[in-house]
Amino acid sequence: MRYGDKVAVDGLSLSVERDSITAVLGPNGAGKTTTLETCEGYRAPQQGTVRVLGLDPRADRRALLPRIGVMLQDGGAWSGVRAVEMLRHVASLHAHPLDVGMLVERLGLGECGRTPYRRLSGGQQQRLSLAMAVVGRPELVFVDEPTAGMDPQARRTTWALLEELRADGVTIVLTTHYMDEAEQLADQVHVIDHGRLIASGSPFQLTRGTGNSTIRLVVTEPFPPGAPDSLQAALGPDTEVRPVNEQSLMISGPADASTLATVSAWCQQHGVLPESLTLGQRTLEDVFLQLTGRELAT
Ligand SMILES: Nc1ncnc2c1ncn2[C@@H]1O[C@H](COP(=O)(O)OP(=O)(O)OP(=O)(O)O)[C@@H](O)[C@H]1O
Repeated sequence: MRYGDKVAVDGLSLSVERDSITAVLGPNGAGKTTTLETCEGYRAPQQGTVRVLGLDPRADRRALLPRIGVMLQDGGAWSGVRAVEMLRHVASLHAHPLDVGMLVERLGLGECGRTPYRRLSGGQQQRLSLAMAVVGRPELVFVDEPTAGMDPQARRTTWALLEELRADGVTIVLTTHYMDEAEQLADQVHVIDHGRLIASGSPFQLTRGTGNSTIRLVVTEPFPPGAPDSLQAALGPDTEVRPVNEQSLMISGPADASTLATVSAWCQQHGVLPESLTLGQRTLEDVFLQLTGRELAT
């Protein structure tokens, strides 16, 4: 998919299992929204093929629409309509909607039910949009950045609802640039960057499947020139050293006593004072950093 000369989605190939939560994870501008909009039928693919529940999202739109739910990034409700009225209206368009009162309760929208959409906070608008996407009991829901701008409690509420929907047999495809969201929720993660797929797997496969761990070294002053290469040479080929920023490095590989001893000795030899040396399982953030050399910062 291109916008003028800009390639937004570049030969992306991925599939989604039924009854699962799939996260399309990537930084801003990676092509997540374009991918979702193509699956939702809002954009025609300029090349390639999209099938949703076995149907063509554009040619079979009428057949598909009652079976899918879409949560748009910018809401999708009329600005003057009260939150609960909007949800009741959307529910009335479906043959077998979920109970509106239950959804309002589940998503903590009770207190703002009579508030016009435009006066809701960003997080409340997000939760209403999610409710609108799922109230029709879709088989498949596309949710674009479901918890962007939400406070921690609203995020947990939203995650819990998405997990309940999956347990009820709803297939969920979500985009996110929050690693913790993907790790917490997703059965399958597709990591994309610059419109390309750079890794796929369960969070477990992506973070722990290799058996490797991660050591993060943060130092009190910027590293001397050439530090990553020199530490890499000291550690040998079984580990991979990646600069994170001028005072932080990530080391992937066997996190054993010998690696830690080598890192400490290297710090001593180079007059570098560690501020922290943390050992842990790889996170999706580490995976992204390892694959791209960049942090998945938002
Ligand atoms: N309508 C448009 N016209 C021109 N360029 C666009 C348009 N929509 C998206 N782009 C560009 O295409 C690329 C992919 O955008 P897209 O919105 O799909 O990414 P994203 O991963 O969803 O990003 P975000 O997390 O910021 O929503 C970006 O470089 C973006 O600037």
